[in-house]
Amino acid sequence: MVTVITAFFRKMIPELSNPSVCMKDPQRVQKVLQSIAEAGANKLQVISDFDMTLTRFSYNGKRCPTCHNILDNSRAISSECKQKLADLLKTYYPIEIDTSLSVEEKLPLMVEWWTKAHDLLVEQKVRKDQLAEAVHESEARLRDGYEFFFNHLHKHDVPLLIFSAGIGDILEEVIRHFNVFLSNVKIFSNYMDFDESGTLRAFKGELIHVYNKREGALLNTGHFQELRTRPNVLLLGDSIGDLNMADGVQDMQNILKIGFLNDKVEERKQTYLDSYDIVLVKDETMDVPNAIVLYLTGNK
Ligand SMILES: Nc1ccn([C@@H]2O[C@H](COP(=O)(O)O)[C@@H](O)[C@H]2O)c(=O)n1
Repeated sequence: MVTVITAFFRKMIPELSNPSVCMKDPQRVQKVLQSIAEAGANKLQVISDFDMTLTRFSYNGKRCPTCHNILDNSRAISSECKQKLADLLKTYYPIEIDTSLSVEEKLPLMVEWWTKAHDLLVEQKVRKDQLAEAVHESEARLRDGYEFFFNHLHKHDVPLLIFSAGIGDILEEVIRHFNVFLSNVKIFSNYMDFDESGTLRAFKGELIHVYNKREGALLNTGHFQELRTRPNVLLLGDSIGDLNMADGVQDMQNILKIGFLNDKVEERKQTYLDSYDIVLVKDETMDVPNAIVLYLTGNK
């Protein structure tokens, strides 16, 4: 597919001509970008997935870990349990990204994966104080250019909701580690429940997996109510399930969806082009989202 780059993009957001960028409907992208920019930064909210969206998919040819993998591969987990968690990943990740299965078919299998993995983590009696060490010793990396993304949204008081099916406690450690857990950041995720001695005993609340983010969004109406004066949304994801992260937004006027296509590119490209406004193919950077947030905040 050849994306026709308009004069507007060339002048206003040259990064949209990067080789990683694909768009099915560049005219729509231009129209939405202009509407959001005209309304101003105080009408904008950003909703982003975490694993493989704000974090890198690979580095030096090696897969980077998700929140779950950071803990799975850490010293807090026995080698026997590590093997069981790796077997689960090997079984269920191909299902998560399989284009021949419908979301309805994947749903029970995703619940099964998350439930089995969380039960194993509870059995390991993980301690709260082991989480920071797990993150520090891991290969977790935010995408290149993350500093600008977080700091720029903070500078303009644009709320950033990180909506993750990962583990919230680990996610928080990662963004703290990279010094970007700023006051405009809010997180919806799976949080651990520790007993009084600091030992993991369960996971709190309703399970969030990749394909039930709509339910997660609708359970958090309070957050979206607080942001009701911000009807314009920039959404960042890497999965088809991430498209539902904005389902709780009230009186939405404009939404621009950016999708990172990291894996199984050829099989999934058409689905991503049909679902996301901008698709970034095997792009490990925040260059395009950064150029867009800069444009949306009046290049200030
Ligand atoms: N046991 C598990 C369960 C899930 N994953 C991966 O985590 C990702 C979910 O997090 P998001 O921030 O992207 O919502 C998901 O893509 C799974 O592949 C895992 O690694 N281990």
